[in-house]
Amino acid sequence: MQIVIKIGGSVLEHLHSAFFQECLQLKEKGLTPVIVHGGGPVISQWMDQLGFQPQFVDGLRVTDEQTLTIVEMVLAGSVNKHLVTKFRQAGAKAIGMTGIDLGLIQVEPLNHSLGFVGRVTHVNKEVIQLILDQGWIPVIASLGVDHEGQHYNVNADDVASAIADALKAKKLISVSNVDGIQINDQPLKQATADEIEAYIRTGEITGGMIPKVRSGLRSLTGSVQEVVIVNGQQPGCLTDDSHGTRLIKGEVKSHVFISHL
Ligand SMILES: Nc1ncnc2c1ncn2[C@@H]1O[C@H](COP(=O)(O)OP(=O)(O)O)[C@@H](O)[C@H]1O
Ligand SMILES: CC(=O)N[C@@H](CCC(=O)OP(=O)(O)O)C(=O)O
Repeated sequence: MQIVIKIGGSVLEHLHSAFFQECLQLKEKGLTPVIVHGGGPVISQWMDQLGFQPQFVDGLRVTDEQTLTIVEMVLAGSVNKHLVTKFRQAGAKAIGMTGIDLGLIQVEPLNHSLGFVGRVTHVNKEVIQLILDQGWIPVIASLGVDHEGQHYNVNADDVASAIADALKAKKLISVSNVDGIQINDQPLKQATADEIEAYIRTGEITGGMIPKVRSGLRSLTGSVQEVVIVNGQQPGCLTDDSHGTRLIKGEVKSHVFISHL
């Protein structure tokens, strides 16, 4: 059984010291990790340094040609290789790639007003399967390619959920810098689609949390059984089921906070 672990740019530099070992320990539970990563804050830092102003709509970066070049340099060049090294230092046979390599992530434009931002239309899951068959761990940067060879910037949570869906993964864990969804400064233990849409409407879920929760819910409508948002700064975030916010399909008591359980 596969488990897709998405590592957010928000937490890249702050992952707890045993994080990469914990990823490998999942194999002992019969879960084979597939890693997807973003790097939003690093992209924004480089844009600032190069004199460009990052712009977002509902947590998605408006991506013109120059922005796309920076996104590719940061995700494929810098962040991907940083993570591959971390996994290798933990003893994993990690291989870095992007959604462009071997046409792994096929996309079409999400919305022309966002520029080169892709919506995933197809995942060439055979590519991932070949890597897993070697006993290697794929570390995938969130870029995609269309049928004409044009490259696109894709939100990393969208890539993770599309891969989880294509692989029929058991679980998707989105690793971020917060203890899951916070409402009134309290972490939610679980949240349904209806509750999440209401929190987005009232402005209690904003920014990068919007694509994260929406893509997570989307993969639950497929064959993924479990979607959890956890804080990568906390030891046990991958191995201990009590961490973070679990997204669920069905109805639950609303406003179930961790501290109230
Ligand atoms: N209700 C919420 N609960 C938790 N975080 C939220 C919420 N609304 C917005 N956020 C923001 O979403 C961020 C996580 O999304 P993002 O910055 O894209 O992270 P990542 O790089 O890990 O994908 C949090 O750091 C927080 O600032
Ligand atoms: C279209 C879009 O917004 N793409 C993201 C890709 C990186 C990403 O998703 O990074 P996080 O995981 O850190 O959020 C971006 O440009 O920031």
